[in-house]
Amino acid sequence: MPLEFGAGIVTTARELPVASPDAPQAIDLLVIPSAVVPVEPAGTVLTDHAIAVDAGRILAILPAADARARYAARELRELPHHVVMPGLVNLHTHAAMSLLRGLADDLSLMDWLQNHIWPAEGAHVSRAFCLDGVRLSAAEFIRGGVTCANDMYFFPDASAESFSAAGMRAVVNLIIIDFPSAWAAGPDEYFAKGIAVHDAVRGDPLIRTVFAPHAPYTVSDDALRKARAYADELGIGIHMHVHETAFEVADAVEKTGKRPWQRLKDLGMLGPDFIAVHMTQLTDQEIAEAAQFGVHVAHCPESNLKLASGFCPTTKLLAAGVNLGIGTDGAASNNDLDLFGEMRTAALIAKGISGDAQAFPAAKALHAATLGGAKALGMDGEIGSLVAGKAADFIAIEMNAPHLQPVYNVISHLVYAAGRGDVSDVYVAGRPLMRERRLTTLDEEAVVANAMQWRTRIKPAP
Ligand SMILES: CSC[C@H]1O[C@@H](n2cnc3c(O)ncnc32)[C@H](O)[C@@H]1O
Ligand SMILES: [Zn+2]
Repeated sequence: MPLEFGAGIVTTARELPVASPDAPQAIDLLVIPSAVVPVEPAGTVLTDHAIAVDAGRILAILPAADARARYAARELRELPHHVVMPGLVNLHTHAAMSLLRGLADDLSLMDWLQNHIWPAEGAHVSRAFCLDGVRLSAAEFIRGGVTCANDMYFFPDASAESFSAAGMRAVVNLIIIDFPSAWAAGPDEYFAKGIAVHDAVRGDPLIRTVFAPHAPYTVSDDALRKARAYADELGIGIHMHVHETAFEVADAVEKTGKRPWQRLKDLGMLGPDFIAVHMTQLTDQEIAEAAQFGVHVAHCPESNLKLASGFCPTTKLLAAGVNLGIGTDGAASNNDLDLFGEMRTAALIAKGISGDAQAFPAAKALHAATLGGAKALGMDGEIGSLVAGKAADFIAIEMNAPHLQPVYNVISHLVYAAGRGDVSDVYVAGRPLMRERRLTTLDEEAVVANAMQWRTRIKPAP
């Protein structure tokens, strides 16, 4: 029996291009769910609608009866118990770090990084580590409805390879950091190898690049200026941890007399291609400047909570007009890659901090986890919402579980009641990566067995 959607749901029949009614048009895929949440226009829930997909793109979203008459689909997916929505965009992660999950917990950022994570990375990070770690994370992402990840880590070539093998969309980061690693010996090599990765993935429909100077406290002025210059030359963005903790800001003020934000501003780093991650320490003036520069903020509430880093002032940022996306950060600080959980935490924590139950409402959280992330990556013309012409990156959420019934408001359920375990199907560019909860591109058993082997090599610090 199809799902019953009660009152309070916005149902909008939309005028979208459809094929001639005379001759059924052959297409790749027709998906007929119980409801479609396209994310734009905001608040829309379409019942009795179908999504027509051809050549990896959304051809049309139209009333189901019309779709059945107009299209001859090579595959028909009837999903009478499901809501279909855009795939989630994880705006900030370190995918390979899933191999370090649980290595060091209950520590502040600098203790965690300097005494546990950086030593472990120094000893173990290699191309093989990154290939295996990203494959493990890709399996977790796909199971959790994430179709696109913005991934900051060493060996971006390996990251691109593993995301591609999984069929996911990814923005691999050309990392810049002042210390040597297995990936590069120093700034010149970080730039040279990063640009080589950019050249190698150019033309790949699913893989893009951004520059990623790690953080203000690990990247020199000279390297920051170069990152800005190369980003402009290559036409790609910049993604950076900024104002993650009060210590970061105080330490910079003590050493340089400037807050990191001011330094980034003075160096000409800020602009509409800049994604600032964390941003827990912001004055009202910095919030206004973030809006003026068109900077995007990657909000990582659970990593911020676990490392006790502080609270990103999302309510003020949204009110100022700053575009927000949501990230999990790495599994070594979160400790999962669950963007459904993160979306819920983002909505709840904003209310708790502001004392305003209307802060960060469900529709805004859903927007941040989809279209907001896509916009930050400069990909909102391609992904982030279900609109004719965009790529067919969508997920199906099974709604007939006890914790999801009855349904008064679909968007409320997606944010406050559903979880990643409710994701049943995941498509990227019209290709199924998970069908009825079975991964189609990854051998999950092999991926997990491989991850277990890393545990035998990596020893937590005493
Ligand atoms: C040079 S690749 C990325 C680099 O970032 C480290 N990292 C992971 N999580 C965080 C975080 O929350 N703040 C700062 N740095 C972080 C990771 O271990 C890699 O070394
Ligand atoms: Zn991070």
